[in-house]
Amino acid sequence: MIELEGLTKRFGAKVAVDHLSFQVRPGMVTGFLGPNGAGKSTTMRMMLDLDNPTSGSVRIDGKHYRELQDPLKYIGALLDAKAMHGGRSAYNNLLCLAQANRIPEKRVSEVLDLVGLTAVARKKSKGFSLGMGQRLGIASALLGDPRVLLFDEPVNGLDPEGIHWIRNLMKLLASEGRTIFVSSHLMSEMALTADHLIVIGQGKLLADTSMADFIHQNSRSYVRLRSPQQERLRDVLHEQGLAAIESGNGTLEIDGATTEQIGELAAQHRIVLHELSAQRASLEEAFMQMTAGAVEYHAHSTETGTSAPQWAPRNEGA
Ligand SMILES: Nc1ncnc2c1ncn2[C@@H]1O[C@H](COP(=O)(O)OP(=O)(O)OP(=O)(O)O)[C@@H](O)[C@H]1O
Repeated sequence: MIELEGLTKRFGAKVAVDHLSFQVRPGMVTGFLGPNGAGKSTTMRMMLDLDNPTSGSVRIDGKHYRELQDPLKYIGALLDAKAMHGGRSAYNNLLCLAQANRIPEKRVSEVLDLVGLTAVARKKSKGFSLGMGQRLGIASALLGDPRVLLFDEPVNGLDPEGIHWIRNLMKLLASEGRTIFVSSHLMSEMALTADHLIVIGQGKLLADTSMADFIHQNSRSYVRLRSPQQERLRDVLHEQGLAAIESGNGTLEIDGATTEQIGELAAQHRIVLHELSAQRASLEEAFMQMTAGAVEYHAHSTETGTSAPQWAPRNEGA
C-alpha cells in the first residue's frame, strides 16, 4: 500500500505537485495518468525519496521511506531504464545492487531468469537493445522481492511482444497481492492493464476510480445502427422520441437507448438491421475529456494550416 497525504512539491514558483492525497492499494494494477507535465514523475520520485516534498507525506506500507530498512525489499522501481552501468554485465549490475542492499546473490540469477535475460547475463548492458534494457531495469526493481512496485512509462519504445510481456508481468505481480503503480501515455495499453486509475492534471488529483467507472463517467455511450431502410427507421425512432444522428457511411448513432430496445423496436416494425452495436468511448477519449482543462501545452493550428503545430502555454492565449 502507498499512502499520500497532502503531498506537495514546488520548484520555485512552479507547483509541480499540489496537495495530492490518495492510496494505491495492493492486489491490483493502478494506472497513473496525466498530461505531459502533470507531475507524475515528480510524484513517483517523492515516493522513492529521490525528491523531498515541500509539504505532505508518502508512506510505504505504513512507513516513511527513510524508516525502511533495506528499502529495495519493500519498494522496487523502474524509473529510468538507462540508469544501469553500461560497462558492467547485466549480472554484475544486479550483483552490485544486491550486495549494497543485503540481498543474497542467488536472487540475481532468479530475477534474470524471471525477465528472460539469463542467456545474456554476462554481456555488457551497454550493448542491450531498448527492450533488453527495460527487462534489466525490471529485474533490478524485482531484486528485493518487494511488495510495492512503481513503473514509470515501462512500455515506452517496446515492440508488441515486449509490451505484452510487461502487461502480463504486472498482472501476475498484482495477483500475488503486490501493490503495482504504473504510469503510461499509451491509453490502449493502460485500458488492458490497469484495474484502477489515479488521474492528475497540473499537480492536482482529478480522479481516483476504477477503470470501468472512469470510462463510464467521462465518456458518451450510444448505439450504432445501419439499415437498408434508414428513412423508415428514423421515423420509427422519432416516434419513440429518439433522435438519430447521421455519422456517415449510412450509420446512425442514438443516445439514451439500449441495443435491446432498438432491436425490438426494429423487429416490431419489420425493419432490417445490418448493424446494431453498443458503443462506449475508449479510455483515450475519456482521458482527453477529463484532462482538457489541465493540459500544460496545447497545439494550435497555424494560419495556413499546413505547418507544424505551435506549442504554447495554456495561459498564454493557446
Ligand atoms: N527539477 C525541476 N525543476 C524545475 N521544474 C521541474 C523540475 N522537475 C519537474 N519540473 C516541472 O514540474 C512539472 C511536473 O513535471 P513532471 O516531470 O513530474 O511531469 P510528468 O507528469 O511526469 O510529465 P511527462 O508526462 O511529460 O513525463 C513540469 O511543469 C516540469 O517542468
